[in-house]
Amino acid sequence: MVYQVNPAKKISGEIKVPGDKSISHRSLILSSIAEGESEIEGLLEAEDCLSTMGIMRDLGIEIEKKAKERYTVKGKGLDGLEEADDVLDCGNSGTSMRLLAGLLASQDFYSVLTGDHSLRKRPMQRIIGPLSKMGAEIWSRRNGLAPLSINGQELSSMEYKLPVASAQLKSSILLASLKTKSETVIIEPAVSRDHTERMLKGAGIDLEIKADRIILKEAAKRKLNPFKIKVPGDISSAAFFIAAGLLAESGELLIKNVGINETRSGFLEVVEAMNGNLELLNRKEQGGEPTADILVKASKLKGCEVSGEIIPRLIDEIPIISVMAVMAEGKTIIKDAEELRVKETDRIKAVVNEFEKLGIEIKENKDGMEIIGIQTVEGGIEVDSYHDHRIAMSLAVLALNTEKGITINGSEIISTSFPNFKELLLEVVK
Ligand SMILES: O=C(O)C1=C[C@@H](OP(=O)(O)O)[C@@H](O)[C@H](O)C1
Ligand SMILES: C=C(OP(=O)(O)O)C(=O)O
Repeated sequence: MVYQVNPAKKISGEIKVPGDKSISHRSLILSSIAEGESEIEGLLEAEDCLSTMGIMRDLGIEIEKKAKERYTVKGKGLDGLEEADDVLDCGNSGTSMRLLAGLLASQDFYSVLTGDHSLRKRPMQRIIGPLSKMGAEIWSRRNGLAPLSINGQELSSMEYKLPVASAQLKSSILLASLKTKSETVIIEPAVSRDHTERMLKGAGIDLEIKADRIILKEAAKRKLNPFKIKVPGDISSAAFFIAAGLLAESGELLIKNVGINETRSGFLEVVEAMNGNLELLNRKEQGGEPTADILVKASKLKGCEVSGEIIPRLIDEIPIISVMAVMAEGKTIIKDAEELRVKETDRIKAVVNEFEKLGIEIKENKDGMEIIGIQTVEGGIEVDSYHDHRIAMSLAVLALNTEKGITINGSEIISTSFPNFKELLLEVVK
């Protein structure tokens, strides 16, 4: 689908972004294995989470839609899932595949997980390795790529040091460990989003966090209590609007009720380092997560370095940070971000290629990129989404700051995480 985005000088208004994608996936999975009925409000109704929902239904869980973004899930406990009679399709969603592989590895039945063309190219050896160490029978006949065949069975606990700071990997191991009896210890090389830990604790699981260690305590039998959750707005989706508001020549934009969990909100620290004018108002706690309304004002940004421990806390926001860098004064250096190469597409390559098409000066490095602002971008050409929602939305925000606008091909992929992105963008462009 072709998407034409025209330049805009003023961004203003008040908006609400859809529910957090990571928390929505986890709400569906954990409520399915809780003992009794859970209620989810504000669930992200985007392709990725609908894939997880479809799979939980295929596994015998009753999930009922009560109203827009409101669902009840009749959890059947840790032993209540049933073998599906077909392969389980994760679509474009890495989170679905990695978390569910962990869950299914300990279920007493056979499952096959597959996904779309992009997901079937993403590395799954990172979960196959540790899950196999726990005794899982999980195979890929395609060199660590999906489809994955899982012959579920009893697993044993372990102590495991993650080779990459990945929340999907740690969550996969945590889910696989729920039915083991002894202690599981996961050691993180750097902090990554902790939604799984928060939600497991909230559902009554005995989990201890000690410095870089996550300890699932020894238990005769573990069980999850059903829960009610209001999913906060997704900071990764809000980031596109924060960038649009900061880069505009004028205007004030209020984004209501966004999750600001600090294991996830490194983007806000980068905005501060770039001199962005942003205020966090009305701070609260919702669904076990800190939230705030974010007030964004047009700003004069300056370049900065983004590297080290902050990377896992803003990994999905790097494409939009690169857009901000084009319009910021001075150089922006992004380092230690090789993980970007194994997302929905190689996000370093995609940003570099499409920026170069637009005449933007950018240097590609193995683990990131370097961008010198302030660049005038003429636009008036067609660019590609690379079948990656975050690339498509980043290019849309860049288009607002060009002279002639940009045409983005393959924009239908935006519905992976943010189905009403285009409507919201039209609403704030003045
Ligand atoms: O756990 C999650 O919900 C996610 C973790 C991150 O992936 P990694 O765990 O591969 O870093 C992130 O990129 C993805 O969008 C969502
Ligand atoms: C990488 C992403 O998601 P996933 O890994 O779930 O496909 C993303 O949403 O940017």
